[in-house]
Amino acid sequence: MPKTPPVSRYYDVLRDEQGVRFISVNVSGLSLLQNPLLNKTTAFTAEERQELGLEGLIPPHVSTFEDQKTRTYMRYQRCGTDLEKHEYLRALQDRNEVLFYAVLEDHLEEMLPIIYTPTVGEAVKTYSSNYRYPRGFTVSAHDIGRVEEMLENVSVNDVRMIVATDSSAILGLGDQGFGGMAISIGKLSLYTAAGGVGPDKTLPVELDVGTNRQDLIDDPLYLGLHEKRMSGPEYDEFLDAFVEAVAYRYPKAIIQWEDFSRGTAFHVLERFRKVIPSFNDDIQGTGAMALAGLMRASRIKGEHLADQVFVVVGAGAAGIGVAMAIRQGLQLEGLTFEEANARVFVVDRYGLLMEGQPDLEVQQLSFVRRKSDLPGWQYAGEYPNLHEVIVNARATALLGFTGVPGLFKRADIETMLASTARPIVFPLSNPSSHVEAQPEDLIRWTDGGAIVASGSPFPDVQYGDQRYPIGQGNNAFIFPGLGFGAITARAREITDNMILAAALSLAEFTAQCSVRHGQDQVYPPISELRELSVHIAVRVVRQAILDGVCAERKVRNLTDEQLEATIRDRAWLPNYLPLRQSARLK
Ligand SMILES: NC(=O)c1ccc[n+]([C@@H]2O[C@H](COP(=O)([O-])OP(=O)(O)OC[C@H]3O[C@@H](n4cnc5c(N)ncnc54)[C@H](O)[C@@H]3O)[C@@H](O)[C@H]2O)c1
Ligand SMILES: O=C(O)C[C@H](O)C(=O)O
Ligand SMILES: [Mn+2]
Repeated sequence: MPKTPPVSRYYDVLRDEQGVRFISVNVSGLSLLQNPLLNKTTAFTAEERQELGLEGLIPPHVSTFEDQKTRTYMRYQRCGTDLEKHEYLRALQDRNEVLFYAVLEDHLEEMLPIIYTPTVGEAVKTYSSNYRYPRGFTVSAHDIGRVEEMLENVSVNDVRMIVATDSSAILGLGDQGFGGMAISIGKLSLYTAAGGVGPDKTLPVELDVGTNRQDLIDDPLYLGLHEKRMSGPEYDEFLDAFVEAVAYRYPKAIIQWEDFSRGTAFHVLERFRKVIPSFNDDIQGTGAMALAGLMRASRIKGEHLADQVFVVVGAGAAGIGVAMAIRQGLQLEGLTFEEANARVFVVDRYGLLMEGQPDLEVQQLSFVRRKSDLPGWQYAGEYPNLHEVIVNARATALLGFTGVPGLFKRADIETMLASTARPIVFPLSNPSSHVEAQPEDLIRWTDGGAIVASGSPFPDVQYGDQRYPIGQGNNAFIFPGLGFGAITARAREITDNMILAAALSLAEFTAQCSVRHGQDQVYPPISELRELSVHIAVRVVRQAILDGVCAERKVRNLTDEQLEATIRDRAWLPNYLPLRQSARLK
């Protein structure tokens, strides 16, 4: 009897007497072909076909893996639109995960915008109308007493990484109801493709607490609960039940909270971060990503972080997370908390966050200014608006997390040129249609001076006789490595230091990348995502050990080199393993 339960209800991964890994399956025929974690479609060998009851169910020619990849990619290229490409890849993922990841890894740069931002935004919006095949776990407000029982229906037994959303603020698209499931799926695809987490160790989750979108509630084809969102103590109770059930069924799992609106994001993070290893991607992942990019941008200017004056626009989950990370980065350079705070200005829909403003939330309070904090400031209304903040603060770095397209105006950017020849401008809202400024405009308005990064991918900008690469400032540079590191350490908690270690690691990796490519970079190219994640994972494990939260004894005494080798060794790669009938089926 094996000590640990099988990886899945339908199969287990074992080693034979020669030490060769194989998958022992207890399903056959069509049931096997319909399991995307087992299916090899046309690549099943003659022996497998015979042993597993597949003869007659698939075409007679046995394809090589290479031929399968070629066929798949050719078919992909025939899709007319990006959403069709997304749907094609998602269907492939639901049919044959190994092939999906193999093709994705071969074409990561081309396909990332298809499975992730911006196209995933379209997939979210059309989730109900395009629904085809089940994936992940969904639990609704009506199931509160039954989460544990329902989780038993999930066939895999050793989930390590969960991405869960309540869909209240999906990208910059707002409340998307049940469609948010597409984001959980997309993020986890990156955990596998860029982080090396096995697909059978991941679980996308939609926490369906209802929607406040009347158009969805009125749409008979909408697949989520046709009810207003639950809130208050009821909402907490629902999440408590979810977390408790996860901890019971998957004691080694880490939860990434994704796209919770500002009203719940901080509350949920704090409520659970010591209960179950968990982090909020929009607050912490984005904070780490932005800090790394700002460190790099300052360095490119030949300056320090502490030489900049920061304006963060959008005081939601991402904006406040980033403002906090910047403050932390400034403190690392030796500034006191007060000095650091004085260099960060946070603007929301009413203007600069100021005392007496309506709807201020707890996490915003440390950024709130009093009139007396702003001596000599000139502004027309009750609170300084974005432009007035840029002028009065003499901003040198401007970051957008509002989801409001075109919010940064030419006059804002030109004003920054009075304080610096090289303004740092990061319009980081997703998807592309919600970006605060077009990178091309930013380059033009500053005559090539601006250092620009955007949240979704944008092409290089050609201006004059120069090409300006636009870095993609996306938390995808953080979460796969952070998650894999935390899994490897079996971290009991995701500490702030671990997040900071990920940020510093990203900045360091990008600096090395710039040297290798002979060009200043704010973020690495997507093609280096996998390598970056290894780099981050090593630092995260090291920090988990230092912070006393590393439960995995095997990694505690390793050198950095050994740790790196362990991480590389444990990373899942998209290769077929031989399938054999389990003794149970025989
Ligand atoms: N690049 C990345 O990696 C990354 C990561 C996380 C979030 N984001 C993007 O950031 C945006 C916000 O996400 P979030 O999760 O923080 O959402 P959120 O709903 O928590 O916050 C959005 C904030 O923007 C404010 N806002 C709206 N209109 C504004 C305006 N005209 N001026 C100033 N403030 C305004 C809102 O009041 C709110 O506080 C989204 O577009 C999201 O895609 C990007
Ligand atoms: O999903 C992304 O592309 C990044 C981020 O988490 C967001 O909400 O925009
Ligand atoms: Mn997000």
